[in-house]
Amino acid sequence: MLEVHDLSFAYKDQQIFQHLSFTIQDGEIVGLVAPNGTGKTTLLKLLCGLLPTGIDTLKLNGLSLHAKRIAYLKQLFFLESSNQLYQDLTVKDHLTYVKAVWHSKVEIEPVVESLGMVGYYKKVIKDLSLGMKQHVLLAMYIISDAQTMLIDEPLNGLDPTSIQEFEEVFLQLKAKGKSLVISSHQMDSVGRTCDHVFFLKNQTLHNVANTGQDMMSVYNHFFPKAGA
Ligand SMILES: Nc1ncnc2c1ncn2[C@@H]1O[C@H](COP(=O)(O)OP(=O)(O)OP(=O)(O)O)[C@@H](O)[C@H]1O
Repeated sequence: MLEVHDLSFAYKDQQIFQHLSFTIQDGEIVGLVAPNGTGKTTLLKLLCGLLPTGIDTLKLNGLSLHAKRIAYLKQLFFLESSNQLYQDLTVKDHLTYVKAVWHSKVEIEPVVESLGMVGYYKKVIKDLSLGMKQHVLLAMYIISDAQTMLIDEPLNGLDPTSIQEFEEVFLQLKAKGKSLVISSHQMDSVGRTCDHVFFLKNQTLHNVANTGQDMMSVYNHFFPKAGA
């Protein structure tokens, strides 16, 4: 369980969040939704200690980020984007590295096969398309076997079949008890996969349970078009 208590953050004089508090249970998928530049990536970075937070702000399964930083981070996987993959290393290198560092028991080959990555498993990252790199990122998440996964716009650049595959993977991870926080602009996908959606607005967070409602309408409620 991820517990966030009274989280505030500003970049110099730009306040991004004020007094956020929320909990994410094991086996829950939470969507992070907001217009460009609101703070989705910033929130993910805060949750994994890449940006500073208060002493008692973050706890993962009872472990405080401040008091038990290494133990906290071992339970979590986050890679901001496929731009951060090593250009001159292969897909295999990345997956082998993650398996070793996270001491994971997840076998690499079945993941590569199930995600349709066999054809480019031995290629270097710089020779892959955006969609292929998104697959590499997802494979890294699966192989990490981390309890909590923070995933930033995973569906960017994916074809419709791949979007369906990714959604299936998210639901499989949820069924294994993983917690996923997924930032996304794709409201139909958010509606199909998320248990809760955090709409970020005015430096705070509106927690909406997914009861099967049309998430695009909820989005328009929080973020009406100019002149509407
Ligand atoms: N390192 C930084 N230094 C200063 N300001 C930053 C920094 N990173 C982000 N910002 C600002 O913080 C705000 C939130 O940015 P963030 O990247 O978290 O938004 P986002 O919701 O993820 O956007 P997008 O949907 O476009 O990816 C923006 O106004 C951005 O300019």
